Amino acid sequence: MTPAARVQTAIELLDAIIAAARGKGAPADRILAEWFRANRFAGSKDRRAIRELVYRTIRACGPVPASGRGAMLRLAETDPAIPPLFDGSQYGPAPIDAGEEPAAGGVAPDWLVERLARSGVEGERAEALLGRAPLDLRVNALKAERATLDLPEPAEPTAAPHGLRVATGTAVERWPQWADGLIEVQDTGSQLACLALAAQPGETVVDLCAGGGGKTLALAAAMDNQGRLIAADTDRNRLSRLAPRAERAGASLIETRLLDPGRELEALGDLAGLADAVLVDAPCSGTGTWRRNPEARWRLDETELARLAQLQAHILDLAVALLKPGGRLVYVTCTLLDAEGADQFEALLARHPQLAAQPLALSLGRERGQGTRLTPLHDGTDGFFIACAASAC
Ligand SMILES: C[S@@+](CC[C@H](N)C(=O)[O-])C[C@H]1O[C@@H](n2cnc3c(N)ncnc32)[C@H](O)[C@@H]1O
Repeated sequence: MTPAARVQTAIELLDAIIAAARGKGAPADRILAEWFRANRFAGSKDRRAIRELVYRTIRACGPVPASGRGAMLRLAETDPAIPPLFDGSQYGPAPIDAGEEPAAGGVAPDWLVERLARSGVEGERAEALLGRAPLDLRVNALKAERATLDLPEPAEPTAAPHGLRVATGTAVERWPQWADGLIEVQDTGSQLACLALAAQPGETVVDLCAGGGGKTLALAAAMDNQGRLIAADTDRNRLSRLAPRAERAGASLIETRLLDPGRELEALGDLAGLADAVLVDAPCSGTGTWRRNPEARWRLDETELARLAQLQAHILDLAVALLKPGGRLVYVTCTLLDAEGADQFEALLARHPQLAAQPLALSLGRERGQGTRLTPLHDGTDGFFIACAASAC
């Protein structure tokens, strides 16, 4: 493909991504993957260049752009290599009209920029939400040790005790160490969130929003495969990804429970009042993961945010029902909005006077409300709010 044809293709893909964001359709990654599958004439260099163009353009636009072309014109303002490619060639974009307006730049839609600012995230702290994410690994302590693990490419230790950082884009899934379950891909912030639970061998631990089990596997390693570890989620698809991952990791103690939304306790009733520790890695707006999903900024609105906050409170109340006297609960969200973090945790403590906030001794992060916040700018991790509460004995 010519460079101009790549730009035109990126514009068309951006149109599809914008429409999907407005209609809560497929995420950008899936739209790209489907296009690449259906258009085999695009070779690997074309695919890489188109993907890069699409993501750079998404990052360059704050509010949802009106069109892919307007979005690309925004990127063209900062990259002098792009305007000459609007050359009217056979597969390239039409020349730029004198009066054509580029889409607006910025960090996010205005309402969201304002919500972030109210949560203490503005200026370079906000801009860093759109930086490039590093590629972090967790060494699986059930099978290997960070100090002695041999990997095909250089890896630097991170602030998490089992964490390593490798060059972004490294195809670690092709490494034998990945296939053999010696390593997992996991952001350092996620690793620290698991450590906050301080899960011990022999305990009964519930991962209440386990999803595909990223954090469950870290908990299994912390528990050295001893005790009970229950991975629960309402999403059958996500939960079904856990079994093969657990097998690869040698994590043999995990039980899974599929939950019915709104009737979760039906599948968890036998655990009520019995859990030593519950991890609530709640569904959230994901503002802390924009580095990986920058178009998520365009999917969020006030109604969705309010729905998420309500769901988080509901799941936290479920977690409290599972705790035994003296048990502990860790609340994690990968967002920097206080409504889903510090304020949500504050409200939990107010609803349940038997709970008391516990200090966290994490190797990264800064205090936010009664918890800890990790940010891409200060910590080099995804953005997280993490807080721990213990129930009275
Ligand atoms: C942030 S994701 C969890 C990610 C996962 N812990 C990991 O580390 O990969 C939040 C999860 O909460 C789940 N969820 C949504 N509503 C729920 C509910 N009512 N009870 C339990 N889980 C729920 C979603 O299906 C989603 O998998």
